[in-house]
Amino acid sequence: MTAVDIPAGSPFGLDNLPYGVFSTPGTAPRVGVRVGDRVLDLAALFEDLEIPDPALSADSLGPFMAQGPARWAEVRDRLQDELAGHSRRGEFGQFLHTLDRVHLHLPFRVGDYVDFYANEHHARNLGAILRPGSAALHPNWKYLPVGYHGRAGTVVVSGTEVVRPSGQRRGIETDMPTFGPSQRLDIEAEVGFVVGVPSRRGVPIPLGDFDAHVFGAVLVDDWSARDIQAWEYVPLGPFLGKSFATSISAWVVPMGALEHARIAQPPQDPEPLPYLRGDRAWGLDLAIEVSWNGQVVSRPPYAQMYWSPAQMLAHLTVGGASVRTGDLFASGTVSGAERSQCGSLIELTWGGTEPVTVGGRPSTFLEDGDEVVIAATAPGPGDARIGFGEVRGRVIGRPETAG
Ligand SMILES: O=C(O)/C=C/C(=O)CC(=O)CC(=O)O
Ligand SMILES: [Ca+2]
Ligand SMILES: [Mg+2]
Repeated sequence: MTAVDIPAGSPFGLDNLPYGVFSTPGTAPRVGVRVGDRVLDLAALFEDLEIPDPALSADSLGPFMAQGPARWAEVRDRLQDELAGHSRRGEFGQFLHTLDRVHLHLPFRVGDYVDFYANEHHARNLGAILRPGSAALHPNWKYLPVGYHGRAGTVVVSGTEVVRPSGQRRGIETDMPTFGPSQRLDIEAEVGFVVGVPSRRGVPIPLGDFDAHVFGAVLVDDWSARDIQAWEYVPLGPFLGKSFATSISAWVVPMGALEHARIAQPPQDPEPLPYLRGDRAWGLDLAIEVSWNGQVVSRPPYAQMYWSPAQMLAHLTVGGASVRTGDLFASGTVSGAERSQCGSLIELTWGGTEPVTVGGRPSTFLEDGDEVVIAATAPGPGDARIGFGEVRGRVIGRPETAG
Protein backbone atom coordinates (compact mmCIF):
# COMPACT_ATOMS: atom_id res chain seq x y z
CA MET A 1 0.00 0.00 0.00
CA THR A 2 1.15 3.46 -0.82
CA ALA A 3 -0.10 6.74 0.59
CA VAL A 4 -1.68 7.53 -2.79
CA ASP A 5 -3.90 5.39 -5.01
CA ILE A 6 -1.92 4.07 -7.94
CA PRO A 7 -3.73 1.64 -10.26
CA ALA A 8 -2.25 -1.88 -10.02
CA GLY A 9 0.41 -2.42 -12.66
CA SER A 10 0.62 1.29 -13.51
CA PRO A 11 3.86 2.17 -15.31
CA PHE A 12 3.75 5.39 -13.27
CA GLY A 13 4.40 3.89 -9.86
CA LEU A 14 6.92 5.01 -7.26
CA ASP A 15 9.82 3.52 -9.21
CA ASN A 16 9.21 5.94 -12.08
CA LEU A 17 8.15 9.44 -10.94
CA PRO A 18 8.77 11.32 -14.20
CA TYR A 19 8.82 15.12 -14.18
CA GLY A 20 6.84 17.53 -16.31
CA VAL A 21 5.41 21.04 -16.32
CA PHE A 22 1.66 21.38 -15.85
CA SER A 23 -1.04 23.91 -15.15
CA THR A 24 -4.65 23.71 -14.10
CA PRO A 25 -7.20 26.22 -15.43
CA GLY A 26 -6.29 29.70 -14.22
CA THR A 27 -2.97 28.75 -12.62
CA ALA A 28 0.64 29.21 -13.72
CA PRO A 29 2.69 26.37 -15.18
CA ARG A 30 4.86 24.64 -12.58
CA VAL A 31 6.74 21.40 -11.98
CA GLY A 32 4.68 18.25 -11.56
CA VAL A 33 5.40 14.56 -11.09
CA ARG A 34 3.24 11.88 -12.61
CA VAL A 35 1.94 9.39 -10.06
CA GLY A 36 -0.45 6.81 -11.49
CA ASP A 37 -3.08 8.74 -13.44
CA ARG A 38 -2.49 11.98 -11.58
CA VAL A 39 -0.05 14.84 -11.42
CA LEU A 40 1.53 15.80 -8.12
CA ASP A 41 2.13 19.52 -7.58
CA LEU A 42 5.70 19.35 -6.36
CA ALA A 43 6.11 22.97 -5.30
CA ALA A 44 2.94 22.83 -3.21
CA LEU A 45 3.92 19.56 -1.57
CA PHE A 46 7.43 20.77 -0.71
CA GLU A 47 6.04 24.01 0.69
CA ASP A 48 3.73 21.98 2.89
CA LEU A 49 6.68 19.89 4.02
CA GLU A 50 8.47 23.15 4.87
CA ILE A 51 11.24 22.53 2.37
CA PRO A 52 10.16 25.06 -0.29
CA ASP A 53 12.20 25.36 -3.47
CA PRO A 54 11.51 28.14 -6.00
CA ALA A 55 12.96 25.91 -8.75
CA LEU A 56 9.82 23.78 -8.45
CA SER A 57 7.54 26.73 -9.13
CA ALA A 58 9.30 27.50 -12.42
CA ASP A 59 7.53 27.04 -15.75
CA SER A 60 10.42 24.84 -16.92
CA LEU A 61 12.34 21.94 -15.40
CA GLY A 62 15.53 23.92 -16.14
CA PRO A 63 16.18 25.40 -12.68
CA PHE A 64 15.60 22.04 -10.99
CA MET A 65 17.64 20.11 -13.57
CA ALA A 66 20.52 22.58 -13.10
CA GLN A 67 20.74 21.69 -9.40
CA GLY A 68 22.53 18.44 -10.24
CA PRO A 69 22.50 14.75 -9.40
CA ALA A 70 22.73 15.00 -5.61
CA ARG A 71 19.62 17.18 -5.52
CA TRP A 72 17.80 14.99 -8.10
CA ALA A 73 18.42 11.97 -5.87
CA GLU A 74 17.39 13.85 -2.73
CA VAL A 75 14.05 14.96 -4.22
CA ARG A 76 13.37 11.53 -5.69
CA ASP A 77 14.14 9.77 -2.40
CA ARG A 78 11.99 12.18 -0.44
CA LEU A 79 9.11 11.75 -2.88
CA GLN A 80 9.37 7.98 -2.76
CA ASP A 81 9.37 8.06 1.03
CA GLU A 82 6.44 10.44 1.30
CA LEU A 83 4.35 8.66 -1.33
CA ALA A 84 5.13 5.26 0.16
CA GLY A 85 3.52 6.51 3.35
CA HIS A 86 6.63 6.49 5.50
CA SER A 87 5.92 9.96 6.86
CA ARG A 88 3.61 10.95 9.67
CA ARG A 89 1.10 12.55 7.32
CA GLY A 90 0.37 10.58 4.22
CA GLU A 91 -2.16 13.17 2.98
CA PHE A 92 -1.68 14.07 -0.64
CA GLY A 93 -5.12 14.63 -2.08
CA GLN A 94 -4.78 18.40 -2.16
CA PHE A 95 -1.57 18.18 -4.20
CA LEU A 96 -2.84 15.74 -6.81
CA HIS A 97 -4.66 16.63 -10.03
CA THR A 98 -6.23 14.11 -12.36
CA LEU A 99 -4.60 14.05 -15.79
CA ASP A 100 -7.75 15.13 -17.62
CA ARG A 101 -7.79 18.36 -15.60
CA VAL A 102 -4.25 19.48 -16.32
CA HIS A 103 -2.54 21.02 -19.29
CA LEU A 104 0.91 19.61 -19.96
CA HIS A 105 3.47 22.09 -21.28
CA LEU A 106 6.84 21.70 -22.98
CA PRO A 107 8.74 20.42 -19.93
CA PHE A 108 11.94 22.45 -20.39
CA ARG A 109 13.30 25.21 -22.58
CA VAL A 110 15.21 23.38 -25.24
CA GLY A 111 18.76 24.70 -25.55
CA ASP A 112 20.75 23.12 -28.34
CA TYR A 113 19.26 20.13 -30.09
CA VAL A 114 21.29 17.35 -31.70
CA ASP A 115 19.96 14.33 -33.54
CA PHE A 116 22.17 11.26 -33.83
CA TYR A 117 21.97 8.33 -36.24
CA ALA A 118 22.97 5.62 -33.77
CA ASN A 119 20.97 2.63 -34.98
CA GLU A 120 22.68 0.33 -37.45
CA HIS A 121 19.47 -1.17 -38.89
CA HIS A 122 18.09 2.28 -39.58
CA ALA A 123 21.35 3.56 -41.07
CA ARG A 124 21.63 0.53 -43.37
CA ASN A 125 17.97 0.77 -44.38
CA LEU A 126 18.18 4.49 -45.18
CA GLY A 127 21.41 3.92 -47.08
CA ALA A 128 19.79 1.18 -49.16
CA ILE A 129 16.63 3.22 -49.82
CA LEU A 130 18.19 6.65 -50.45
CA ARG A 131 21.53 5.64 -51.95
CA PRO A 132 21.02 2.37 -53.82
CA GLY A 133 24.24 1.20 -55.41
CA SER A 134 26.47 2.80 -52.72
CA ALA A 135 27.69 1.19 -49.52
CA ALA A 136 24.81 1.28 -47.02
CA LEU A 137 27.07 2.52 -44.23
CA HIS A 138 29.62 5.29 -44.73
CA PRO A 139 33.13 4.34 -43.57
CA ASN A 140 32.84 6.69 -40.56
CA TRP A 141 29.69 5.10 -39.15
CA LYS A 142 31.30 2.51 -36.88
CA TYR A 143 33.95 4.96 -35.68
CA LEU A 144 31.75 7.78 -34.44
CA PRO A 145 28.11 8.43 -33.61
CA VAL A 146 27.04 10.41 -36.69
CA GLY A 147 24.79 13.37 -35.87
CA TYR A 148 23.68 16.85 -36.88
CA HIS A 149 22.62 19.99 -35.06
CA GLY A 150 18.86 20.47 -35.34
CA ARG A 151 16.44 23.28 -34.64
CA ALA A 152 15.72 23.69 -30.91
CA GLY A 153 13.04 26.35 -31.41
CA THR A 154 10.67 23.96 -33.17
CA VAL A 155 10.79 21.23 -30.54
CA VAL A 156 7.17 20.95 -29.37
CA VAL A 157 5.36 19.02 -26.67
CA SER A 158 3.27 15.92 -27.37
CA GLY A 159 -0.20 16.79 -28.63
CA THR A 160 0.93 19.78 -30.68
CA GLU A 161 -0.41 19.64 -34.25
CA VAL A 162 2.18 19.24 -36.98
CA VAL A 163 1.69 21.47 -39.98
CA ARG A 164 2.68 19.77 -43.21
CA PRO A 165 5.76 21.64 -44.49
CA SER A 166 6.08 23.02 -47.98
CA GLY A 167 9.42 23.23 -49.69
CA GLN A 168 11.53 22.22 -52.63
CA ARG A 169 10.78 18.57 -53.26
CA ARG A 170 12.63 16.17 -55.44
CA GLY A 171 10.32 14.08 -57.60
CA ILE A 172 10.80 10.34 -57.46
CA GLU A 173 11.67 9.98 -61.15
CA THR A 174 13.50 13.26 -61.73
CA ASP A 175 16.20 15.43 -60.22
CA MET A 176 14.25 18.66 -60.87
CA PRO A 177 12.62 20.21 -57.81
CA THR A 178 9.06 21.47 -57.53
CA PHE A 179 7.70 23.64 -54.71
CA GLY A 180 4.73 22.54 -52.65
CA PRO A 181 3.52 20.59 -49.61
CA SER A 182 5.63 17.55 -48.77
CA GLN A 183 4.17 14.40 -50.22
CA ARG A 184 6.42 12.10 -48.25
CA LEU A 185 5.83 13.17 -44.67
CA ASP A 186 7.30 10.70 -42.21
CA ILE A 187 8.00 10.08 -38.55
CA GLU A 188 11.08 8.91 -36.69
CA ALA A 189 10.71 7.12 -33.35
CA GLU A 190 13.60 8.14 -31.13
CA VAL A 191 14.65 8.56 -27.52
CA GLY A 192 16.05 11.91 -26.39
CA PHE A 193 18.36 12.68 -23.47
CA VAL A 194 18.06 15.92 -21.53
CA VAL A 195 21.06 17.76 -20.09
CA GLY A 196 20.64 19.13 -16.58
CA VAL A 197 24.12 20.25 -15.54
CA PRO A 198 26.10 22.40 -17.99
CA SER A 199 29.68 21.65 -18.98
CA ARG A 200 32.52 24.08 -19.62
CA ARG A 201 33.51 25.01 -23.12
CA GLY A 202 36.73 23.25 -24.04
CA VAL A 203 36.21 20.47 -21.49
CA PRO A 204 34.87 17.21 -22.99
CA ILE A 205 32.48 15.02 -21.00
CA PRO A 206 34.06 11.56 -20.71
CA LEU A 207 31.85 8.46 -20.83
CA GLY A 208 31.99 8.08 -17.06
CA ASP A 209 30.62 11.58 -16.41
CA PHE A 210 27.28 11.07 -18.18
CA ASP A 211 25.38 10.79 -14.90
CA ALA A 212 26.82 14.07 -13.65
CA HIS A 213 25.17 15.93 -16.54
CA VAL A 214 22.17 14.08 -17.94
CA PHE A 215 18.90 14.39 -16.04
CA GLY A 216 16.55 12.12 -17.92
CA ALA A 217 15.00 10.80 -21.11
CA VAL A 218 12.00 11.61 -23.31
CA LEU A 219 10.38 10.11 -26.38
CA VAL A 220 11.05 12.00 -29.60
CA ASP A 221 9.24 12.05 -32.91
CA ASP A 222 11.56 13.60 -35.49
CA TRP A 223 9.00 14.47 -38.18
CA SER A 224 10.74 14.25 -41.55
CA ALA A 225 9.71 15.41 -45.02
CA ARG A 226 11.53 12.82 -47.12
CA ASP A 227 11.06 14.55 -50.49
CA ILE A 228 12.42 17.86 -49.15
CA GLN A 229 15.23 16.01 -47.37
CA ALA A 230 16.23 13.96 -50.42
CA TRP A 231 16.81 17.11 -52.48
CA GLU A 232 18.47 19.37 -49.90
CA TYR A 233 20.70 17.13 -47.77
CA VAL A 234 23.77 16.93 -50.00
CA PRO A 235 26.43 17.71 -48.82
CA LEU A 236 25.60 19.28 -45.45
CA GLY A 237 22.88 16.98 -44.11
CA PRO A 238 19.29 17.49 -42.95
CA PHE A 239 17.93 21.05 -42.99
CA LEU A 240 14.34 22.14 -43.76
CA GLY A 241 13.13 18.57 -44.15
CA LYS A 242 13.46 18.11 -40.39
CA SER A 243 13.26 21.59 -38.88
CA PHE A 244 9.49 22.23 -39.00
CA ALA A 245 8.60 20.18 -35.90
CA THR A 246 10.20 17.73 -33.50
CA SER A 247 7.80 16.42 -30.86
CA ILE A 248 8.79 15.25 -27.39
CA SER A 249 6.82 13.52 -24.66
CA ALA A 250 5.55 15.66 -21.80
CA TRP A 251 7.25 13.53 -19.12
CA VAL A 252 10.99 13.43 -18.53
CA VAL A 253 11.85 10.04 -17.05
CA PRO A 254 14.77 10.55 -14.65
CA MET A 255 17.85 8.46 -15.42
CA GLY A 256 17.46 7.08 -11.89
CA ALA A 257 14.25 5.35 -12.99
CA LEU A 258 16.05 3.53 -15.80
CA GLU A 259 18.62 1.61 -13.77
CA HIS A 260 16.72 -1.67 -14.26
CA ALA A 261 16.64 -1.06 -18.01
CA ARG A 262 20.44 -1.09 -18.32
CA ILE A 263 21.78 -3.98 -20.42
CA ALA A 264 24.91 -4.73 -22.40
CA GLN A 265 25.16 -2.82 -25.68
CA PRO A 266 25.44 -4.80 -28.90
CA PRO A 267 29.10 -5.67 -29.64
CA GLN A 268 31.11 -2.87 -31.27
CA ASP A 269 33.53 -3.91 -33.98
CA PRO A 270 35.91 -2.22 -34.70
CA GLU A 271 36.70 -1.26 -31.15
CA PRO A 272 35.94 2.44 -30.74
CA LEU A 273 38.72 4.98 -30.20
CA PRO A 274 39.70 5.46 -26.54
CA TYR A 275 37.37 8.40 -25.77
CA LEU A 276 34.39 6.27 -26.89
CA ARG A 277 35.54 3.14 -25.06
CA GLY A 278 34.26 2.23 -21.61
CA ASP A 279 31.45 0.63 -19.67
CA ARG A 280 29.57 -1.62 -22.10
CA ALA A 281 26.51 -1.91 -19.85
CA TRP A 282 25.06 1.16 -21.42
CA GLY A 283 22.33 -0.39 -23.52
CA LEU A 284 18.76 0.46 -22.55
CA ASP A 285 16.05 -2.18 -22.87
CA LEU A 286 13.22 0.16 -23.87
CA ALA A 287 10.21 -1.29 -25.69
CA ILE A 288 8.78 1.27 -28.12
CA GLU A 289 5.45 1.08 -29.89
CA VAL A 290 4.41 3.18 -32.89
CA SER A 291 0.68 3.59 -33.60
CA TRP A 292 -0.66 5.13 -36.79
CA ASN A 293 -4.31 6.20 -36.58
CA GLY A 294 -4.75 3.96 -33.57
CA GLN A 295 -3.16 0.86 -35.10
CA VAL A 296 0.18 -0.45 -33.87
CA VAL A 297 2.42 -0.61 -36.94
CA SER A 298 5.83 -1.11 -35.36
CA ARG A 299 7.67 -2.13 -32.19
CA PRO A 300 11.21 -0.73 -32.32
CA PRO A 301 13.63 -2.24 -29.75
CA TYR A 302 15.94 0.39 -28.22
CA ALA A 303 18.12 -2.48 -26.91
CA GLN A 304 19.65 -2.77 -30.38
CA MET A 305 21.13 0.76 -30.52
CA TYR A 306 24.75 0.58 -31.61
CA TRP A 307 25.97 3.76 -29.88
CA SER A 308 25.07 4.46 -26.25
CA PRO A 309 23.83 7.81 -24.92
CA ALA A 310 27.12 8.15 -22.99
CA GLN A 311 29.07 7.70 -26.23
CA MET A 312 26.83 10.25 -27.95
CA LEU A 313 27.53 12.86 -25.25
CA ALA A 314 31.26 12.08 -25.18
CA HIS A 315 31.45 12.54 -28.93
CA LEU A 316 29.27 15.65 -28.95
CA THR A 317 31.66 17.37 -26.51
CA VAL A 318 35.04 15.87 -27.44
CA GLY A 319 35.95 18.78 -29.68
CA GLY A 320 35.28 21.30 -26.94
CA ALA A 321 31.57 22.04 -27.40
CA SER A 322 29.89 22.75 -24.09
CA VAL A 323 26.37 21.72 -23.15
CA ARG A 324 23.80 23.77 -21.30
CA THR A 325 20.79 23.04 -19.12
CA GLY A 326 17.96 22.02 -21.43
CA ASP A 327 20.12 20.74 -24.26
CA LEU A 328 18.49 17.77 -25.93
CA PHE A 329 20.24 15.04 -27.86
CA ALA A 330 18.20 12.38 -29.58
CA SER A 331 19.35 8.86 -30.38
CA GLY A 332 18.27 8.76 -33.99
CA THR A 333 15.59 6.49 -35.31
CA VAL A 334 15.20 3.22 -33.44
CA SER A 335 14.76 0.20 -35.71
CA GLY A 336 15.21 -3.54 -35.29
CA ALA A 337 16.17 -6.23 -37.77
CA GLU A 338 12.53 -6.99 -38.68
CA ARG A 339 10.35 -4.83 -40.89
CA SER A 340 7.77 -4.71 -38.08
CA GLN A 341 10.42 -3.11 -35.86
CA CYS A 342 11.20 -0.10 -38.03
CA GLY A 343 10.88 3.34 -36.46
CA SER A 344 10.14 5.28 -39.65
CA LEU A 345 7.56 4.90 -42.41
CA ILE A 346 10.19 5.15 -45.14
CA GLU A 347 11.62 1.89 -43.78
CA LEU A 348 8.28 0.31 -42.92
CA THR A 349 7.04 0.82 -46.50
CA TRP A 350 10.50 0.50 -48.07
CA GLY A 351 10.63 3.94 -49.59
CA GLY A 352 6.87 3.98 -50.18
CA THR A 353 6.99 0.95 -52.49
CA GLU A 354 5.38 -1.53 -50.07
CA PRO A 355 2.33 0.08 -48.44
CA VAL A 356 1.11 -1.09 -45.06
CA THR A 357 -2.62 -1.37 -44.38
CA VAL A 358 -3.81 1.22 -41.87
CA GLY A 359 -7.52 1.40 -41.13
CA GLY A 360 -8.17 -0.74 -44.22
CA ARG A 361 -6.29 1.69 -46.49
CA PRO A 362 -2.95 0.97 -48.16
CA SER A 363 -0.66 3.63 -46.67
CA THR A 364 2.86 4.83 -47.29
CA PHE A 365 3.45 8.35 -45.93
CA LEU A 366 1.26 10.57 -43.73
CA GLU A 367 -1.98 12.14 -44.97
CA ASP A 368 -3.51 15.26 -43.45
CA GLY A 369 -5.52 14.22 -40.40
CA ASP A 370 -3.31 11.21 -39.64
CA GLU A 371 -2.17 10.83 -36.07
CA VAL A 372 0.95 9.06 -34.85
CA VAL A 373 1.55 8.05 -31.25
CA ILE A 374 4.89 6.73 -30.04
CA ALA A 375 4.86 5.13 -26.58
CA ALA A 376 7.48 3.24 -24.59
CA THR A 377 8.10 1.36 -21.39
CA ALA A 378 11.21 0.08 -19.67
CA PRO A 379 11.73 -2.69 -17.12
CA GLY A 380 11.51 -1.59 -13.50
CA PRO A 381 12.23 -3.63 -10.37
CA GLY A 382 10.55 -7.07 -10.35
CA ASP A 383 7.51 -7.06 -12.62
CA ALA A 384 7.15 -3.28 -12.62
CA ARG A 385 7.27 -1.28 -15.84
CA ILE A 386 8.50 2.28 -16.16
CA GLY A 387 6.30 4.32 -18.51
CA PHE A 388 7.47 7.12 -20.77
CA GLY A 389 3.90 8.02 -21.65
CA GLU A 390 3.62 9.00 -25.26
CA VAL A 391 4.53 11.49 -27.91
CA ARG A 392 1.49 12.23 -30.06
CA GLY A 393 1.06 14.37 -33.13
CA ARG A 394 -1.60 14.90 -35.77
CA VAL A 395 -0.78 16.21 -39.22
CA ILE A 396 -2.71 19.16 -40.54
CA GLY A 397 -2.52 20.89 -43.90
CA ARG A 398 -0.96 24.33 -44.08
CA PRO A 399 -3.74 26.70 -42.95
CA GLU A 400 -3.67 28.77 -46.18
CA THR A 401 -3.69 25.71 -48.42
CA ALA A 402 -5.97 23.44 -46.39
CA GLY A 403 -9.10 22.62 -48.36
O1 LIG B 1 20.68 8.55 -44.25
C1 LIG B 1 20.22 9.68 -44.48
O2 LIG B 1 20.56 10.36 -45.45
C2 LIG B 1 19.23 10.27 -43.59
C3 LIG B 1 18.90 9.73 -42.43
C4 LIG B 1 17.85 10.28 -41.61
O3 LIG B 1 16.94 11.00 -42.04
C5 LIG B 1 17.85 9.87 -40.21
C6 LIG B 1 18.07 10.92 -39.18
O4 LIG B 1 17.44 11.96 -39.00
C7 LIG B 1 18.88 10.41 -38.07
C8 LIG B 1 18.13 9.35 -37.39
O5 LIG B 1 17.00 9.62 -36.97
O6 LIG B 1 18.62 8.22 -37.26
CA1 LIG C 1 16.07 11.67 -36.75
MG1 LIG D 1 14.91 5.48 -2.76
